[in-house]
Amino acid sequence: QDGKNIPTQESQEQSHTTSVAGMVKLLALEAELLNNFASYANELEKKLEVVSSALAKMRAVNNQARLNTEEYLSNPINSFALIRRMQRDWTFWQLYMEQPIGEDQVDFVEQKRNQLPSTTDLEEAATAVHRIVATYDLQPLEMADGILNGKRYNVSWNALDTYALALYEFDQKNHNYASNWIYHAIMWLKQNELPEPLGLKLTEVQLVYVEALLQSDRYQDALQLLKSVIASQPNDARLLRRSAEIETLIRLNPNIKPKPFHKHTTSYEIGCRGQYPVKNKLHCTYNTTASPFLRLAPLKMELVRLDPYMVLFHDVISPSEIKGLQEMAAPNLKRATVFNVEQARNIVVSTRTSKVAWFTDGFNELTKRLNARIADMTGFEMYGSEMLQVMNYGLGGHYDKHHDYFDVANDTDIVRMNGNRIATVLFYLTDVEQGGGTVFPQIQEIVFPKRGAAIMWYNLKNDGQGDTNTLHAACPVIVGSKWVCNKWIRERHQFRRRPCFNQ
Ligand SMILES: O=C(O)CCC(=O)C(=O)O
Ligand SMILES: [Fe+2]
Repeated sequence: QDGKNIPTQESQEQSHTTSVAGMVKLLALEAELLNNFASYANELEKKLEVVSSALAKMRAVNNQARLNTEEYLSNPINSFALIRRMQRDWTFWQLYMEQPIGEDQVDFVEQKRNQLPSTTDLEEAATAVHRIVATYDLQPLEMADGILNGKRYNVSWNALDTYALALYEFDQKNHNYASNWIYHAIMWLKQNELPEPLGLKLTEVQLVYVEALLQSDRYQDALQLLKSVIASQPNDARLLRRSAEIETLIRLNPNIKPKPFHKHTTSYEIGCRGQYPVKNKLHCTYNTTASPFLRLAPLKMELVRLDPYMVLFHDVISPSEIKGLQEMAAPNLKRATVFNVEQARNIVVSTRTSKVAWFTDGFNELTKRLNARIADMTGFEMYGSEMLQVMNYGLGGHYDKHHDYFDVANDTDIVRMNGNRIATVLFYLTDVEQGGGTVFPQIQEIVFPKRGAAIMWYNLKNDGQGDTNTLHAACPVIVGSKWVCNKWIRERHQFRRRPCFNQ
């Protein structure tokens, strides 16, 4: 369950993957590194220019001399010059050749190293890609070519990208996914070239493929591939031994079939894919009753369902308010955490990948205005509720299935303070091009982000117990920068407004 805003060591980490807004600075850093690389190229060019022009002159003299050596050397002007330059000049050229090039530029890269994504970042990014592929059942080969859920984008991955994904999946023992990514890497390497220091050996990739195939019990495919590698290096004893081992495996398991690859599709996944059965709309209305203000400015309100009570508001936050929230939040985004009951603190978890900034009710005119609006929308008292949260999701950003209410048995301290989370209000600050829905798998409801809309639902039943049907999740974002703003409303101070709620 989610907790209060207690910053922890882990939440301070950069975690590049987990918010699109947070990744913006990586592009700025990349531009700096490229400028530095250009200076490096410039240094190399300067030296190349010195060497090439000297070389041309020296070669001309030598070529001329060798046309008629005797004649050349019989002239003292020539013979002295030859002795002198060979005694002296090559010492200077040697020293010049030894001089390192672009040391400042090398230092610059070294200096920036701690701002570059870490191995943890890369692992998080690979985890996020896996999440997208698995949740939406995408084809790895299509994805590598920039086809996401049937829509073509004009971008693609190279062999280094898909091989990195393959190694991640291999380590996770997802050998089927690993095989798919490796297959792409091999095809790419056969048609394209990588710059020298990034070189990836085709045979290395093929040998990992052999192992991934074996792990999926595709012995014959593995053997066939290994034999083709051996054909290109017939004297490699290691490969010959491996091929003998695989032949033995085949002899010992003659009837083995490739491990079938089927995954049970969950209600969560069906929801995220937008495949719940279509429901009739209950009704749309203008809310003019929750507060006196609404008689003047009614809210466009759509009843999603009655139990648990859930309503969708349209155009409830304006573009300029959205811009205001994003500008306030962007410099303060920190990795979102989840309250851990055993450790009694907030921790970073892979089940919630986004960045968040929190704002007190009175932080500025905008937060005051939005809190007043939430009170109008819901009829609830804001006093004693949690701060506004502005969240931005990153690569494959999601929030796994959870309830917003606290499990009273475990979290008595938290609940005692201001009561449990009676309701949640979630504003959508952006449209999301693909993915990123808010899904309620128990009751088969999905709400896709719509800029300016907000969803509100009650987390508690009339008796104050948590309503398990409010289980929900933020589906992984496929394409888009998903921004939301949410408010968790607490129960304690509602007695005046909702006198009969706790029966
Ligand atoms: O972003 C979403 O769609 C849901 C977020 C959520 O459930 C939460 O922050 O508690
Ligand atoms: Fe939630």
